[in-house]
Amino acid sequence: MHPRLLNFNPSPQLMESSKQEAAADEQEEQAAADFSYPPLFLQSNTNTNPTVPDPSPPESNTIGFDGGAAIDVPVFDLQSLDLTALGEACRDWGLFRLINHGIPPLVSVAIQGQAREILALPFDEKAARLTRPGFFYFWGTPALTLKLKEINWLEGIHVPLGRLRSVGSAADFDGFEDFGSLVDEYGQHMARIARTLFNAMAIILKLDSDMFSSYLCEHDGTFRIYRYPKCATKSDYFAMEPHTDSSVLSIVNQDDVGGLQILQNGSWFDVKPVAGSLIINLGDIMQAISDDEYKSVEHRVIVNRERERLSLCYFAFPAEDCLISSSRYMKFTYKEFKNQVAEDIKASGGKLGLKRFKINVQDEPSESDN
Ligand SMILES: O=C(O)CCC(=O)C(=O)O
Ligand SMILES: [Fe+2]
Repeated sequence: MHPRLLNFNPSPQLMESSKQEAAADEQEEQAAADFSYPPLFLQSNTNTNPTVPDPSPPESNTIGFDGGAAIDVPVFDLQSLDLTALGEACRDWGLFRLINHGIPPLVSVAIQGQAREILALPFDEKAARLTRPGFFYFWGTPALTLKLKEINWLEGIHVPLGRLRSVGSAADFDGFEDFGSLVDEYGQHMARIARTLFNAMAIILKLDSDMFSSYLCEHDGTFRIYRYPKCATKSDYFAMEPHTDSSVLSIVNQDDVGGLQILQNGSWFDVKPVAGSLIINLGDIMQAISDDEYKSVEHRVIVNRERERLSLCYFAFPAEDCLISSSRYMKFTYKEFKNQVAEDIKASGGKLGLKRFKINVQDEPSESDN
């Protein structure tokens, strides 16, 4: 140590002023702290509360904050779908960008604005208020009531759209009276887009006409608003861990922050936000319906140190009792699939998905085995 420091004897005034500085620092930190965050996330961003234990980080993942290389995904215009190119994108990517989708920009902006306000309410308040018949609050896991093995750095509002419609104004809550009708309006656009895209895919796949309706219940889809909090001190968490969706198809409307990645040929790539466009990804049910011709793409969301991210996501499913029948999978109803996914998450903290139903599963390497 430097000899001057060895002899250093701070004066009482100096000690007092450094105490004041420390108190000011703490105040600043508290002010920067966002008390709308679930306490665990708040701690990561401020480190002021040592009594809250660190969540255990994912076992073998040091994923870092940095994005991967960006990838240009295929782009489709909903007003003039090119069926040949669409079939190729579903087969080679399982994901594409959609433009000219007809959602009035003001509807998206209004939902995003209100969602930000709702999610910015103090944690306890929003958790207590978002238990209306139509809206449910969740954090730490996108599987709603099921605990994943690892914490996912997210929170959000879960809306079963069919239920929202049936409860009507009972879903309204103070200060956000038109939120329910906005979500309903957005949901109608989602249903229209999902139906248009699914019909196009069904034509390409030459599905029987009765499958057009039973394989997609677009008005009973699920809508989720995700807020991905900043994650200042931890780089070893996923905002949402790698997964495939259980849907027929999913529609993601992301803000300008970025963080969504897809697995393509064994590497992870950023799917950059492009204002006004939507990301469509195919889910497990579409892969089964297409007999593995189309792919349920593996994707994830990485955390961001400086900026929160907001995304509006819609998931379309078949009717619960709809029998999915194909040559590569055992016959299963959508309800059986859903229950099996829930059972697997309960037992192991993770989803096994389609593998559970595959005939001769050992012959087929999955993309994540690469
Ligand atoms: O927020 C996103 O961009 C993706 C969300 C997602 O993958 C999901 O909810 O399954
Ligand atoms: Fe997903």
